[in-house]
Order: sequence, then C-alpha cells, then structure tokens
Amino acid sequence: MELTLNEKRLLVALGPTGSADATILAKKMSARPEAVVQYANLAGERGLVNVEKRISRRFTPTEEGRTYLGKGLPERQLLESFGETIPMRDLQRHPLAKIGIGWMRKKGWVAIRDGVVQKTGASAPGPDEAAFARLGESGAVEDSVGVADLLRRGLVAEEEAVTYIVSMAPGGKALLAGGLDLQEETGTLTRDQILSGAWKGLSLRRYDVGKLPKRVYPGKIHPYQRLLDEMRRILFDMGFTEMAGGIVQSSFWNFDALFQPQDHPAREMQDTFFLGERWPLPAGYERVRDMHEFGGATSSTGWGGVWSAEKAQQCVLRTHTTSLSIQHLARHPKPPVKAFCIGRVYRREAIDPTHLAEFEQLEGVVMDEGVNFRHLLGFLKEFYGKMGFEKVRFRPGYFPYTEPSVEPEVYVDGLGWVELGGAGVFRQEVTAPFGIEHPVLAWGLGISRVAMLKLGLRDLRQLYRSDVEWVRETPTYGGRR
Ligand SMILES: N[C@@H](Cc1ccccc1)C(=O)O
Repeated sequence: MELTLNEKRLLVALGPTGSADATILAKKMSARPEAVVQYANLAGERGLVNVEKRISRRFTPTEEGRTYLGKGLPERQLLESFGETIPMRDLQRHPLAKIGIGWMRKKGWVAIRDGVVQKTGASAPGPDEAAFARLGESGAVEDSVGVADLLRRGLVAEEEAVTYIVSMAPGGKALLAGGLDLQEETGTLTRDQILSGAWKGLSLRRYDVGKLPKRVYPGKIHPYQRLLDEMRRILFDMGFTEMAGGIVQSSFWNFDALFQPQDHPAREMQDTFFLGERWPLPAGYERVRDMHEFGGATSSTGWGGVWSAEKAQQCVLRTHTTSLSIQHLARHPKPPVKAFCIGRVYRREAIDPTHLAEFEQLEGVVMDEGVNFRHLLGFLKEFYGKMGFEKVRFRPGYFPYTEPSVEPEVYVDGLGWVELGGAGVFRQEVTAPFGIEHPVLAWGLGISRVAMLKLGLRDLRQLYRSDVEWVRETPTYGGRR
C-alpha cells in the first residue's frame, strides 16, 4: 500500500496516544485541522485509522456576558459595593444598578424599606453564578441548570462544536510498527527539475491510475418524468398544443358527451371512482340528451330509453383523458385543432404488478377539413416511431365514441406485439351536439405501460415508489439529452 506523506505523518503523530482530537493532531503536524480531518478520512478508507465525528452543544459568553467575566454577575458586583445598608438613591448611582437591583431582590439578597436597601444576610451563589464562574475559567460550558438561567438572561449563547476523534486502526498500527519512510514526496515536477534531471533523485508520489474515483450522484430527473417530458416534446415538435383540465369531472364530460350509454358497464361502481359531488350540466346539454335518446338531428337512432340528467351530474375521478379532449373540442368547434394532454386517470382496478388504480394517459386530437382514418394511422405511426417503437400495426377495436376504431400495437424485442392504447375517428353522435362539422381523429394510451416497456420494468409500481437507488442506477435513455 502506497501512503501519501501526509498519511504517514498522521500515523506517526497518532502513534504515542493511539487516539486524539484532530485539533491536537493538527498542532503536532503543524497543519490545519480541516486538512488533518481530510488525511484521516483518506487513511480511514484504507482501514488505517478510524474517524469519529462528535457534535456537542456548548455555551459561550455573549458580548454582554463577556463584560462581567472575572468580575461576577451584576447583582453580585452591586451587592459587594456597599456595607449592610445603603440609601436607594445612592445605590442607583452605580452603573450596574438598573440590572442589579432587580436581581438582588429577586434572589432575596436585599430588602428595601423606606428608601433604604438592606442586606438580608442570604447571598450564597446559585447554580447560575457557579456556571458563570466555570465560564470564566474555560471560555465555554456544557449545558446545566445554571447555564439555562444565563441563556435566558442573554449572557451566553449556544454553539455547536464539532470534533473529530482519530484513532489508530489495526492496519495503521502494523504499518507504523514496520517503520515509515518520511522522506518528502514530490507530487508535481517543475520544468527545471525535468530539464536538470533533478527528478531522478526525488521521491515521487505514486498515483494508482487504475483506481476509480468515488461514485457521485448528481441531481437527476426521475426516469418516468424524463419520459413524460420527452413525449411532451415530441408532441410539441409535431405541432400540437397542450390542453389542460381537472382530475374531477362530471359524468357528463367523462361519459355522456362521448356517447357512452348510461348503462354502460364502465359506468358501474366497480370500475369507476364516483364522488359525492354533483356538477351542473353545461348550456346546450339537451343536444347530448337528445342524441342519447333518439339520435338528435342526425341519422343516428341513439341508444333509446330515457337519459337521466341526474346521472350525468354525478362527479367522478376522470377515467380517461378523452374527457378533456371532448371539452377542448366543445370550446374549439372550428378547425384546425391539434391538441394533446398528459394526465393522471383513475380506475377501480384490483392492483397487481401491471394494473394500478391510477396511471398516466396521453391523449391526442386532430380536427381539420378532410382529415381521415389514414391520417390517423399516419400520426400514430409517426408518434410511436419517435417514441422508439419502429414496428407498429393496427388491430380493429371498439370504443363507444369512435368509428372506425383501432388498437395500435408495437413490437418489443423479447415480448412480441404489445397493445398500446386506442384510437379512432369520433362518431357524429359525439361531434354533432357540439356543432363540430369536420372529422376528429383521436387517440389515447396509458403511458405508464410505455414507461414499463422502455425502462424494462416488471412491476408498474416501481414508477411510483421512492426508490432513490433505482433512480440513481437507471441510465438516461434515448440519448437525446
Ligand atoms: N379513451 C380510451 C383511448 C381512446 C382515446 C381516443 C379514441 C379512442 C380511444 C382509453 O382510455 O382506453
């Protein structure tokens, strides 16, 4: 083992006592205490010494406290300034009278009658004076009853003292016993030393070029957040704007506006988190009602039956971000619309490694004159491609609000084809009540799924755990940033 000269000197300084405070070692080595702590930590890593950090509370005099040091507390000085009695008026001329008289009375040392101050005979020093005397001797005191009194009077202040105790470990002892060469070492050669050849006679400090430095973990964005940021950037790059909305939605916006029948199984208690609140229906809700009951002014026949306004008012934790898409379109019924959102959605799932009751969805809508199903497939291919899924295929799907509907699948090495979201063209039953006259392409996907695939996770819950080790070890992917 190659030791630095400083480490050797530390062992030599430590030798006689086996254990010492870093400040004492610093004096012996004529070095700064911080430097000694640094040498000791290095030697500690090699098992030569042990370093123990001790933090202690102590109290040192304040500026006011210092003025009494060696002389005594004001009441003591005042008490000793007169004999058995003194007229109050005379005592008041003493510079410490203001503070001292009150304390003398409080401590029962004097009584005042008819303008005359008279000693009671009791004036034994209390714990505060004892502590103050100790303070005078050593400059600092440990906590005690008396110190608490001094602290209250503002005569001492608390200080945290850190001391490092360095003690010899068996490794260091053995090295020291074997004898250490304390010749000065050269770490950096000068130009002159090289030119003159003097370097040949120097004892050079050795470097272990094979040794890895200590790992450092700089601040890092959570892998899932990185992925969300990347998706957001991809969509901005593709010309989308971001839409926003609340986590709580009325059933009207979460289901009815999307032509989901009121007796649809997804609207059952076991699938959706219903809330106690009810929200009023928006103006023009009757067109949605008519659409459900008989198809409104369109060629659709609707679902039939009676549509309940009460059911539509019931609030839910949004079960999909499509509830934001339809509201965005209701506010912007004229083309072009090209918007996306990333947000958390809630479903009453039995929780297991691949299903959680809350997860993030990404949603996109495109509305413009003449866009069609083929454009939708193109958008999806492009988006998934930018996400790093090169092979994408589409299977027919079903959603109450789109026709035609597809379920995109991406190819993942080792897993094969994996379903990733849903997409389709909004039905007239969805668009007509809001006066939307052009085709709307819509798609959505669970992005915690994407994260699982991209980060190679077996358990979705890993995304939501506070596992700093995992965050540290997960490489930043994609190479974009
Ligand atoms: N909302 C659907 C996804 C989807 C969005 C838009 C159109 C079609 C399907 C889901 O949660 O699975």
